[in-house]
Amino acid sequence: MQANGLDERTNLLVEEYSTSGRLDNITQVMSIHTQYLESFLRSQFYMLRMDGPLPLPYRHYIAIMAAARHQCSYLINMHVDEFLKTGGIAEWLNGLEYIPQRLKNLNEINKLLAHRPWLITKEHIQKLVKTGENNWSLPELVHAVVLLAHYHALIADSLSELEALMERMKRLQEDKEDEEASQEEMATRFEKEKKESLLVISGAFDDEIVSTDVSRYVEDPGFGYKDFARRGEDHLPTFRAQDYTWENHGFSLVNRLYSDIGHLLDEKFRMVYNLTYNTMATHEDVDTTTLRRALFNYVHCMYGIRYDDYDYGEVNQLLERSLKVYIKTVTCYPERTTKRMYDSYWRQFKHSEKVHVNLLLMEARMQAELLYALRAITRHLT
Ligand SMILES: CC(C)C[C@H](N)C(=O)O
Repeated sequence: MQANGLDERTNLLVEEYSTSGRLDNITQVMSIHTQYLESFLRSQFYMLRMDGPLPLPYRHYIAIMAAARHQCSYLINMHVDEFLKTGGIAEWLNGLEYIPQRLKNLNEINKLLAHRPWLITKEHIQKLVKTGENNWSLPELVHAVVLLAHYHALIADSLSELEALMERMKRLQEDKEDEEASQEEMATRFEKEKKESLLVISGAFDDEIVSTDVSRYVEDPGFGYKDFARRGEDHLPTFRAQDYTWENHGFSLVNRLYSDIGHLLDEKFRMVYNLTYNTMATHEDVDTTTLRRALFNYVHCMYGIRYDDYDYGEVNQLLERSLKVYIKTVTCYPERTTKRMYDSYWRQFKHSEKVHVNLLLMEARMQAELLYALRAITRHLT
């Protein structure tokens, strides 16, 4: 690593350590990508520690509830600590039965957001904002939703084909100039990819044993990303991205209700989307746009989100099966991720490049959750 790259990294870590009093594993792993880490920490700091609609202990309790959905005891312990430090009531840590009704009311949206955000409707929003003394104001609700999405996405616990892959990327870039698929053909390709993504089976099955340290914060623990394949169903509704985009709709709504968070998230999404070192393992000066875009769009595809102008045939050509299994696991069932899965794809790539993949997956998922929640809030308002 270059000397000034190292300096920058050290400075950032020192700063984070002195403002939050710790350097968690996640920050350390992310520090390989300094620019990204900076924008990640900025938005996290804002939602956890700066002035905002929700009181500090609430924020940490919400982080706990989010982390518990994916059984991440690491994040839970961290926020239990912070919850107490910021003046939270210790009794709440006995579990969901001990918290105020108002906070309890978040269980439903936490669950849907985490596993099946496409089921969120304006009725869910209405229920939260219109329940008399236990109601949530819209700014509070947006703050809560942002925290939930942030912590759902963060929970990825673990830590050739190369030439062929690069060849396919090159071909795709060239082909694009001369071949234009029809609208119907493009739509079919998305549906095909979406349907197949439902059939990708992730790691273990759900008879995992969950400790009470975690389960006390979870309502309806059996609720997960819907395994369409196992139930012989294949219907995941399609969300047309151009009808409700982050740039044109989500961003301004979130910014209006919880000032500045829109900018911070927007910067983070852009940062990760555009992040590139123009490398592929040992090769330099490679344009990796198609590959990075395929990773991002594949996550949205698993959540039913479709971009009209994107050809999902590219996903099919660039992402091999073991990578798809990894993506699905990290995105939908992060608690099942294993080191073995992480090692099984892209064997020739550098560790930092695989961390890069994880950052893309994480931000794509966070954005997908937010799109569904914000669309429901917009519908509630109109
Ligand atoms: C995810 C990786 C393939 C990204 C690549 N190393 C780049 O710098 O663009």
